[in-house]
Amino acid sequence: MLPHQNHGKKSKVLVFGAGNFGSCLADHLEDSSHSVYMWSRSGDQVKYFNQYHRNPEALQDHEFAESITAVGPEFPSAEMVQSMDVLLFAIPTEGVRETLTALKPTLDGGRIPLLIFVNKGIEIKTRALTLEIIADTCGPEIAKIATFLSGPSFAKEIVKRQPTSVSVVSLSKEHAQQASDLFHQPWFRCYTGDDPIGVELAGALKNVYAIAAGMAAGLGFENNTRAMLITRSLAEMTRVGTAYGASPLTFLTLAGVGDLFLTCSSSTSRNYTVGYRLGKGEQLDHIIKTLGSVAEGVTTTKGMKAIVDELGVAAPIASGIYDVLYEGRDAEERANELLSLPPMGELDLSVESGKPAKRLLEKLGLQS
Ligand SMILES: NC(=O)c1ccc[n+]([C@@H]2O[C@H](COP(=O)([O-])OP(=O)(O)OC[C@H]3O[C@@H](n4cnc5c(N)ncnc54)[C@H](O)[C@@H]3O)[C@@H](O)[C@H]2O)c1
Ligand SMILES: O=P(O)(O)OC[C@H](O)CO
Repeated sequence: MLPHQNHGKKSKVLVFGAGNFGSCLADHLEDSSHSVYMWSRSGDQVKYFNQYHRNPEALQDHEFAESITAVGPEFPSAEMVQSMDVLLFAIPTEGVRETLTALKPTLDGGRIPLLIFVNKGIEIKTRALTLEIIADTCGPEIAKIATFLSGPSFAKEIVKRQPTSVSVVSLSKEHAQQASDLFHQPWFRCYTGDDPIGVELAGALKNVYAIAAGMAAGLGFENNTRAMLITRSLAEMTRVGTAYGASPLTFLTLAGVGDLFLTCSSSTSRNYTVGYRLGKGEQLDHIIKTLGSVAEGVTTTKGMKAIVDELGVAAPIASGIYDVLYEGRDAEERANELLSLPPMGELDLSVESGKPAKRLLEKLGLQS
């Protein structure tokens, strides 16, 4: 294990979401001597956490520091929110709009804390990225300074202080740097950047490809096939992202290929596990009910399909996953169809106009 290191200013942090990643990051930040509060919608979970310093719903083997305080189930008050330096959101994408709508009145007229988002998904109903959800609920000025942390980062390994590196991005370089400084530890390194659209798309899309990789393993395909699938998934996510208006280089970062590689090659990934169990013949409803935590790829597949159809981009792997999850197609049959497609040019990148990103940047009042 690497040595503990305190780095920079000590902050007061409120984490929204007390699941695997929220409690993991609460633990990580407490270890850097920040003052950490964690909000949960479950009164029972709050009581249990504060009494036993264990999370009954996630990372059950881990003992948390006594100084982390769980709060809830009531939504944090304006007074509490205003006393924070940092608000960290570790809730599934489908819950972000609701949470930010409740939060907005507590921010009005006050100082805006540093906002950090770690969810990886696309909202089903609107196909929105989180950047757009923030603009819709809190306004473009807040969206422009929001920060996003993404990359190969299993909560289960971070609590064991396994060396981990992630991308931390924002449209505001200064805010990306602040978020990076907050998390910095010798075992946890942050690489900053300014393509939140690309980073968000990469984090969301890799979940769909992790389902594909798990499904391939469940169907009995071995290493050669997985390597092919990861490589073609990288090409596909880059094609979709470029057509959306993101930088193609973002897909070569930790948030892109780094996270894709991680989740497509490990059964620790919930998305991989969903795919594996589908490949073994289990029903999706049953898998979701028994998984115990969120697999964002399941909902993101719907949003991604809509985006891909709108852009007219070739995304055969993601379309195959959509057919199995939502069109009742047999996994093995659909996999064999994919394998019999004629190969396309290996580095075919779309030269589409990047309209969705332009629309979003216009909403934020920025020239694209
Ligand atoms: N677990 C990981 O290793 C990991 C790593 C990186 C990123 N992420 C991302 O972080 C996000 C959260 O993942 P997780 O693993 O913590 O999931 P989880 O299922 O373990 O926990 C989710 C938490 O959010 C809460 N929640 C759900 N809906 C909510 C809503 N509408 N309002 C408020 N709270 C709500 C749940 O009660 C729970 O406390 C996901 O987008 C995931 O992709 C997870
Ligand atoms: O367990 P998964 O599939 O949600 O993956 C968790 C993280 O996104 C890994 O970086």
